[in-house]
Amino acid sequence: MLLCACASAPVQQVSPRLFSSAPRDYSLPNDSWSAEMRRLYDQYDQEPGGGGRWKRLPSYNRFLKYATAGGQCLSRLVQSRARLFTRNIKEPGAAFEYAIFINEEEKRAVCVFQAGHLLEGPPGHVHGGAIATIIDNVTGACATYISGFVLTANLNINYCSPISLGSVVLVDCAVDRVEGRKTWVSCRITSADGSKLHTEATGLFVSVGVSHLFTG
Ligand SMILES: CCCCCCCCCC(=O)SCCNC(=O)CCNC(=O)[C@H](O)C(C)(C)COP(=O)(O)OP(=O)(O)OC[C@H]1O[C@@H](n2cnc3c(N)ncnc32)[C@H](O)[C@@H]1OP(=O)(O)O
Repeated sequence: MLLCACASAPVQQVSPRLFSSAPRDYSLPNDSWSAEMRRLYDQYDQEPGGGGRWKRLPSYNRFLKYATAGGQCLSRLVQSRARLFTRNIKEPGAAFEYAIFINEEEKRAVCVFQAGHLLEGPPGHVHGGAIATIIDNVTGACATYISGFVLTANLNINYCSPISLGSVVLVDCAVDRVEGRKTWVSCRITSADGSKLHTEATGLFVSVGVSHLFTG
């Protein structure tokens, strides 16, 4: 970023983040990511900004980060202290590190997920509720992308093998069918190389109007 206080002052080169009010995009790589996490991310982020098959979803700490009403940010008007469950810990690598990629043509979403040490359930392994959370998030994003605003009506999960803390896994979802307001999504979590099945799930999402999101 180039800053120039007045015409006669020297132009100063500063860090882009120093004076930037742009919200942090949590889906971008950071130093906590392992080489495996970065490799998988790069694999799906083949053509950033281009016409590639996979499109990375930016991820902020509020779902309604940019939505406005009457010129005001909804994220400031509605429960201003609220934070998205998966993005409420600032320390990189401590909890949910993930990036979601959408393939609209195939109605699929994949998520590269590195589980941090704050997600412990059984010793050294990821809590089942944290696994359910990432599944809800990725299947929900997949359903939202295809069907618009939805809420999770039903989630069924089979935990097949534990996920080690710090490991990187792939969350692979697909929309199976859409009927009226209902969207069914299936999901598998595997090891990064696909050889080990950790979790299988199915979810039903029901389309709702925006007002239902606020009033329930
Ligand atoms: C891009 C980033 C995206 C990030 C994604 C984040 C994902 C996070 C998603 C969530 O965590 S959402 C929070 C958890 N979910 C909720 O709090 C939802 C609470 N439940 C509700 O608000 C309502 O029950 C619901 C909107 C799901 C449905 O109520 P409605 O009154 O709108 O619908 P209705 O009851 O008429 O049902 C519509 C259809 O769905 C069916 N249905 C509803 N709930 C069902 C259920 N639980 N099981 C099976 N079918 C169900 C229902 O039978 C019916 O089928 P038919 O059209 O064939 O008659």
